[in-house]
Amino acid sequence: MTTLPIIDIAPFLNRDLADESNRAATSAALHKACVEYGFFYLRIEAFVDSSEPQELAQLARAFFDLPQENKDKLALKNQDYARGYAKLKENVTNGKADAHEGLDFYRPVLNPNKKKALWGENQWPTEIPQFRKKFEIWINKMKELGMIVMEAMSQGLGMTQDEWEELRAQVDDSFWVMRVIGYPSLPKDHDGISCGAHKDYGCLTFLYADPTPNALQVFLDRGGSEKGTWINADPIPGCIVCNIGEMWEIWTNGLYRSTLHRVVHRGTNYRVSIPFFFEPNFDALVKPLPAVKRRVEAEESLSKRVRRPVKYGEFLMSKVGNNFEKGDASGRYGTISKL
Ligand SMILES: O=C(O)CCC(=O)C(=O)O
Ligand SMILES: [Fe+2]
Repeated sequence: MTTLPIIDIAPFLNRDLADESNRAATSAALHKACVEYGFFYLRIEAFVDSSEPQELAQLARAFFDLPQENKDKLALKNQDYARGYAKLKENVTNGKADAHEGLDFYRPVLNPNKKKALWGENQWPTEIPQFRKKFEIWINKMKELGMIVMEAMSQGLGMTQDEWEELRAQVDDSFWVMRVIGYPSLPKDHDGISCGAHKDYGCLTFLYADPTPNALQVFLDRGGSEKGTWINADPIPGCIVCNIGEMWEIWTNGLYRSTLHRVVHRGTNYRVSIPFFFEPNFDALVKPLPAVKRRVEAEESLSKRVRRPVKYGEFLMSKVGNNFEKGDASGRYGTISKL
């Protein structure tokens, strides 16, 4: 049974010279995981105490436990159809309603304007004391972690310091997204797919999920003739699940894979997950990296296909802006069909 690799980020949390070889091992492991799976576990216990996301999951539960009318007060339509609360089945993936409810937050913008796609204001629940404060602490930590993992990945790709600085300037003001998702138990006749198969859009997804087993599944297709298999990515204490989004496919001309995943929740409990999407800056021009070109030229076996550059904000608008025009939340952030 294949399981995803576990990679410890601890060596990148300090500048200790003695940790140089551990840093190289972490970077090499990230590189391998991104080529082979596009998914891995990131051990972050040296960075955050596990009680922190556990507390966030409790706050999330307290929100989802509120009467429906209280939750509906934060409806997406109050803002830009991207920020706020989407009730059960409001989100659609692959033409099918997802069996989850969720609360989405985006990087705040200067001069918010709810008549403009993605440019509204976040809607925080006021009934749950501490909700905003604790989640804002988490957002700051995940942004910091994003920069740390990006630097580690740049080393795994053999980038020079100048090249890393150029990449860093594309992600140092991340247009991040955080989703707080609740998955109720499903009726007996439901196929169990609570969130349809999709790839994530952007750069890095950091997922904290409660301990519910057999829920998140990752599609493994090793380029063979057979159809591929779904494997479980059950939570591991001290780790988050990390996957790479489509921007990494562009930066690496497809050397790194953005992998399909889905949620199948057949349990009787109410599952909570909190994905944080660490994305490029809104204005970033994402294009194949010189370090990847070097690698592709040096290695006969690598694909020579070159990806078209995209402006991250335009790419995102082309996905989410569509929901805005339709005035609905179908196929929101992260779950547009890619099949
Ligand atoms: O809830 C999960 O485990 C995954 C959610 C997800 O893949 C997403 O929101 O993009
Ligand atoms: Fe996802």
